[in-house]
Amino acid sequence: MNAGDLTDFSPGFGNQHSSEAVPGALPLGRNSPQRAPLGLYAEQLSGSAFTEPRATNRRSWLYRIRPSAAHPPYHRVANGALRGAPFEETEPDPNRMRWDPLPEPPPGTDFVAGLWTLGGNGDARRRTGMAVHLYRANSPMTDRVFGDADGELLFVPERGSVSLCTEFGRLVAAPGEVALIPRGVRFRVELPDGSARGYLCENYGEPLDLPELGPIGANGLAAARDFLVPAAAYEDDTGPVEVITKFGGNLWAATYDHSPLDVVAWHGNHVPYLYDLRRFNVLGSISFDHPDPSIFTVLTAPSVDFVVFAPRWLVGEDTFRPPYFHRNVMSEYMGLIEGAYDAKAGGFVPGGGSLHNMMSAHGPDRETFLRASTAELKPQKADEGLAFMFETRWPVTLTAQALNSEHRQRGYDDVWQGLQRNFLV
Ligand SMILES: O=C(O)Cc1cc(O)ccc1O
Ligand SMILES: [Fe+2]
Repeated sequence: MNAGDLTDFSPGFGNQHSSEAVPGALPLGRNSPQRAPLGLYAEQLSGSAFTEPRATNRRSWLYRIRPSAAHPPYHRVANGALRGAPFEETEPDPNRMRWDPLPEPPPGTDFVAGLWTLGGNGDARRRTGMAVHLYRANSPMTDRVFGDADGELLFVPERGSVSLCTEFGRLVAAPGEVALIPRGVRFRVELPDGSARGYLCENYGEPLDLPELGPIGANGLAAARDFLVPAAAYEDDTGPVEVITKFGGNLWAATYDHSPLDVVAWHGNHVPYLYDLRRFNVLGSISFDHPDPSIFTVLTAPSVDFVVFAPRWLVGEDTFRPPYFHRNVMSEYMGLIEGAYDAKAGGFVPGGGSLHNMMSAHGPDRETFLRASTAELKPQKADEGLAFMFETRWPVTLTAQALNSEHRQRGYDDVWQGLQRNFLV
């Protein structure tokens, strides 16, 4: 999406935004007039408790052609390869894991049909924890719309753009950009490139926010003004639409006699947004040592952080420049959007992923260790790829399909074999 053209967007993270697709559709000075303008129905969508402190209070007001309440009962539909928290299909596993990309889906797979869950933690019913999903689709969603009551969804496209037609308007996210759909917001995924593939972080807990900057100062990392919120756009007279909702980990569907993407105007701060990772202002060491990757945090929440490894200069003196060996209390799922990652010489490929659970020992593979321990330390541009991490405070328990899948690399441990005893004593 051309993020340079702001006319179709309202910029700013956490702002109170407003938009109307038809002039006069947004009531002025009140949210719920006796009769909303243009014969629309007023509806509030809350993303936090009513009494939440102002700084974290989230809600939007939607002015729609028909109220969301006008629908028949939901009934359970098949979950396919989608799973929800609590994750109890396998035992929490201390082993380091890595996967190749998912196999191509059969023709006619839309976004919902192609969802595949790797694992997660917490409990959707208690609004805590997160899940790692992968999506792959080769068919647009037609006559159906999706919404997730369990949490917000962070899209990390890896191949092909996704056009997210939401209740708030349309966002197109290409590889290198990320898009967020808040809890409960309905959307349809269309595929401008014919097919798409990527990663999806589902956050059951409090919503993702910008990190504090502390001594960094007023600027740096992701800038609030680079987050783009769509302009209102609505559809009318569509005929029946199947609305699929993810609730308590399962999929439910109801056939509405109209599209729920019929919002003509809205205002509020519980809104979808788009962010171009190339806008991330990467900070790092200009003296020595490899900084902890928290310096690359784009968005943070109690259940999960989203971290990007974007192109940057490495200038550390007397420093082992790639990620160091480590064992963390946090658990790390990593994916690759393009190119290569500086801690891994091979095996970690775009569309694939790795999981280093709580306290699992990992870091540079053998080849990377040997190369970086002897490299000449001149200023070096690390621009061979774009990687990211979903970092969570609880271990990630795998789904059975992720543990048993053909595309899980059974020999991953070998990348740390052959690290010699170099002890000089
Ligand atoms: O590659 C990883 O494992 C992620 C990571 C990166 C880094 O720069 C420092 C620590 C860390 O966990
Ligand atoms: Fe790590």
